[in-house]
Amino acid sequence: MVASSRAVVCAMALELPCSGFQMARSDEVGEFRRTVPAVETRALVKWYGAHPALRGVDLCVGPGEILALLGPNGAGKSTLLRILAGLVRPTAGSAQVAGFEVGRNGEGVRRVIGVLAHGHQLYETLTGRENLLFAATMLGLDRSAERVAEVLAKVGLETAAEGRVRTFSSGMKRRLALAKLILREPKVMLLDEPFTNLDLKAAKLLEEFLMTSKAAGVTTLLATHDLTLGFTMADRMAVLQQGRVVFDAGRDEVSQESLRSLFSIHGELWGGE
Ligand SMILES: Nc1ncnc2c1ncn2[C@@H]1O[C@H](COP(=O)(O)OP(=O)(O)OP(=O)(O)O)[C@@H](O)[C@H]1O
Repeated sequence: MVASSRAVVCAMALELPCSGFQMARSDEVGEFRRTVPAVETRALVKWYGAHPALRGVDLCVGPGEILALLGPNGAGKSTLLRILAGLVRPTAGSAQVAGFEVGRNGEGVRRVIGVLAHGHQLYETLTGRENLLFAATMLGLDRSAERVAEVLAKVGLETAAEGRVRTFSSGMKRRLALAKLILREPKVMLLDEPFTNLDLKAAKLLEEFLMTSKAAGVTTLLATHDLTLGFTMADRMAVLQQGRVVFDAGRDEVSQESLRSLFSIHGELWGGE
C-alpha cells in the first residue's frame, strides 16, 4: 500500500465550509471552485449480493482536476463512477458531487454531471438529432436547435443526424454520446473508458474538450486500464485494486515506469498495453 499524497490537499479542501448544498447551487464556476471539493467519497462500500466490489473508498478530487482511475478488470472503477452518477446505490459510506449528496440529492447531482459510459444512454428509436434536442430540452438550454447543430458538426455527425440511433455503428454512438456530453457543459465528468471505439479524430476532439473543460474548472474522473493514457491526460493517478484505493499520487510525483513496475510486482496485469 502506498500512502496517499493527496491527504493534505483534501484536508485543505475540507477545511473550507463544505455546507455543500447551498454553496454548490451557485452557477458561478469560480464560486464552486472556492467552496466545495468536486467529488468526495467517504468509506464507500458496495456489495453485489455476496460479492464486494468496493471495500471502503475515500477520495477527494478538487475542482479542475483530472483524476485517472486506474486498475485491472474488476477493480471497481465502473462501480465507483456509477455510484457517483447515482446509477447504483452504495451499500455503505457516502459520496458527494459538487456538494450534492449522492442518493439524497439525485436531481442536483444529475444537473452537474456528464457521463460517458459503456451503455451510451441514448434513445435508439430516436434520430441522432432528436436525442440531442431532447437532452437540450431537459437541460432547458437556450437556442437549443442551434446548439445541437453546432455539436453535431463538431463531432462530424451532421449528415448522419437524421438516422435513427439503432442504425448507428458503435463508433457513431460514441460520437453522439460525446456530442451530448459537450452539449451538457458539465461541472463534473465521469468517463468510463471514454476513448474506446473513438477514431483518431473523435479522440482528439475528446482530448481537446477535456483540456478546455479543465481550464474552465471542470473536474474529470477518467476510468481506464491504460496507464499511458492516464499519464497523458490526468493530473493525478489513483489505482483501485479489489475495491480499494491502493495508490493515489500526482502525475509529477510518480513515473509511469515506477507505477507499472510497482503493480507488476503484485502480479497485476494492466490491460490495453
Ligand atoms: N451488476 C453487477 N452484479 C454483480 N457483480 C457486479 C456487477 N457489476 C460489477 N460487478 C462485479 O463487481 C466488481 C467490480 O466491477 P467493476 O465493473 O466496477 O470493475 P472495473 O474496474 O470497472 O472493471 P473493468 O475494467 O473490467 O470494467 C467485479 O468483480 C464485477 O464482477
